[in-house]
Amino acid sequence: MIIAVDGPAASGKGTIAKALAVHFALPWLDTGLLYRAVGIGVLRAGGDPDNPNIALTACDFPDALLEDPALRSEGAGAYASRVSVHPEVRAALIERQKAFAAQPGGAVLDGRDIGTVIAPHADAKLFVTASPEIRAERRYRDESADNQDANHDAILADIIQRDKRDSERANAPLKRAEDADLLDTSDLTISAAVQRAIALVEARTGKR
Ligand SMILES: Nc1ncnc2c1ncn2[C@@H]1O[C@H](COP(=O)(O)OP(=O)(O)O)[C@@H](O)[C@H]1O
Ligand SMILES: Nc1ccn([C@@H]2O[C@H](COP(=O)(O)OP(=O)(O)O)[C@@H](O)[C@H]2O)c(=O)n1
Repeated sequence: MIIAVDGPAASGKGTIAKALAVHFALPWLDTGLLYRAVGIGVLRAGGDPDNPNIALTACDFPDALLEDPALRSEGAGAYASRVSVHPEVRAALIERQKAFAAQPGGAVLDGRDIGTVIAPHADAKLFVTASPEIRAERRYRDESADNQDANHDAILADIIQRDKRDSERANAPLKRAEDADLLDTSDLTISAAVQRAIALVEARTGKR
């Protein structure tokens, strides 16, 4: 069984995807980490993320980079969003994601284009959303835990800009697949959001 979970920044898709993976005993891939690794590579090399050739060079990163806590920052997210616009970068990362989805038994993947490009034939698709203000509040809480300079308004502005860039790009934009179930987590606790996600997947697949 393949489960595709897409949605904008801090909507809760990673939390939900991870919980679905545990519930249905499936492996999980956070595809955003791949784009974040490319973004961090460009950032650390002092390169221009809007230059496709420079971004492409950073696609050949060591797996250990995926464990780097620096990937989690909103700054890395912004760079990821800029490098992910380039078709060259998306092409370099696509096979790894498709192979993960195609493994025997299935998988859970979360990102922006899982239900539309990586696994259009997924058995269940969720499009997870929440209001920009609530998403910024969640990210601010995460960032302020280890960064005293975290700035709520800057994070909100960044999230709005990232939503716009991700939704408007020509290649694999962030959008709800026609057959995806919408899950708005704005007014849901984590536990309620996870329960709702499990119920939606059960309804689509008949699997428990
Ligand atoms: N329904 C929810 N209510 C409150 N906080 C949530 C909810 N879902 C996720 N969070 C928290 O918001 C932050 C971002 O969630 P995450 O799942 O990483 O989002 P995404 O993968 O969409 O960026 C995390 O700190 C997470 O614990
Ligand atoms: N499947 C994916 C996943 C992420 N991305 C890009 O990578 C950035 C970071 O993704 P992420 O999922 O780690 O970000 P958050 O939603 O966790 O903030 C996004 O803003 C997208 O631009 C993408 O283009 N396609």
